[in-house]
Amino acid sequence: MEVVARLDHVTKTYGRIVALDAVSIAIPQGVTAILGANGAGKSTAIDILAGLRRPTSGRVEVLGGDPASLAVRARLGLSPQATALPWRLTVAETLHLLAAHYTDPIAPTALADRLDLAGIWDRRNGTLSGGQRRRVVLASALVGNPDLVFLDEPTTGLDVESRDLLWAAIEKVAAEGRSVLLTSHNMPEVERLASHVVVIAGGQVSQVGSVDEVCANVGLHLVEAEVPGPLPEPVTAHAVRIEPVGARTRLYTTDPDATVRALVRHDVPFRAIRVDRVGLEEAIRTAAEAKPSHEPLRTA
Ligand SMILES: Nc1ncnc2c1ncn2[C@@H]1O[C@H](COP(=O)(O)OP(=O)(O)OP(=O)(O)O)[C@@H](O)[C@H]1O
Repeated sequence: MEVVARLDHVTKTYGRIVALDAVSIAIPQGVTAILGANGAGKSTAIDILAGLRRPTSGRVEVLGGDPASLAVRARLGLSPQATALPWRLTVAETLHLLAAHYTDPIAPTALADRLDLAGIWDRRNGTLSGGQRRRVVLASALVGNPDLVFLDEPTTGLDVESRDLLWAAIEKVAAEGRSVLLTSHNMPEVERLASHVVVIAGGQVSQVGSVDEVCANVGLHLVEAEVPGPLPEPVTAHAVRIEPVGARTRLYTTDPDATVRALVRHDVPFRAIRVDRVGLEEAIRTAAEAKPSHEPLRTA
């Protein structure tokens, strides 16, 4: 596994708040998502990896060097959560200005095609909608032809069309062999884009692995079907959670075979049954509930 970035026993404190507590992570080549509740420490981890903040203690290595060094920063692209684009510049001026800072930039016009910027090319940034601004921010992160791109909640608040356009652009970035490190609270987005996940809880790493590993590690399967009325006890015996979803019922079960067998044996007239691995959202929620010992954010 090629590692593109690494935190080694990194602690970051803001006054008495311990935002990251001796965190060690190796970010592999590809698309990795850093997940966790609000305030878990995701943006702090990204900022440190992007060279925007220094850790209080511990070691950071990105693309084989120090992310604060010019040599490494020239190979990074950054799309932070809150970005102040120069208000009075047009989209074209912004991208040409940024491109001029790099030795081997992507042509701004190529980014215009990829991110559907033609219609807003001569508009001032200050007049753009939220979705249009996001596209310009992503273009700004890519214009330097980076090897590693940081995307902090890239599609929060976007409509479906804008989100799909950004997803396609991010997939293209990954297909070109660039690595991407993103944060998101949207699990379908993470399942679509990321191959690896790092889950942070209370400033510490609680889970790490491929999306499939994290989903499998929780030891649960989903059995979903249309069933009439309450289910007999043998059907629910292996279920750790039962959720009605419209006309359907979801059983999160430790033994999907036994659950389906019980439906048949007890003559429950089910329709349109689906047996699947649990999704990332359920896997992370279940793992968090199984480990209530996750320390809340501590203060120094
Ligand atoms: N500049 C700062 N000064 C003081 N405290 C900070 C600062 N930045 C972050 N924190 C605190 O550090 C902790 C981690 O914050 P961080 O922004 O890294 O979390 P996050 O996981 O990115 O959250 P969110 O999902 O809400 O964006 C929080 O308790 C936050 O209040």
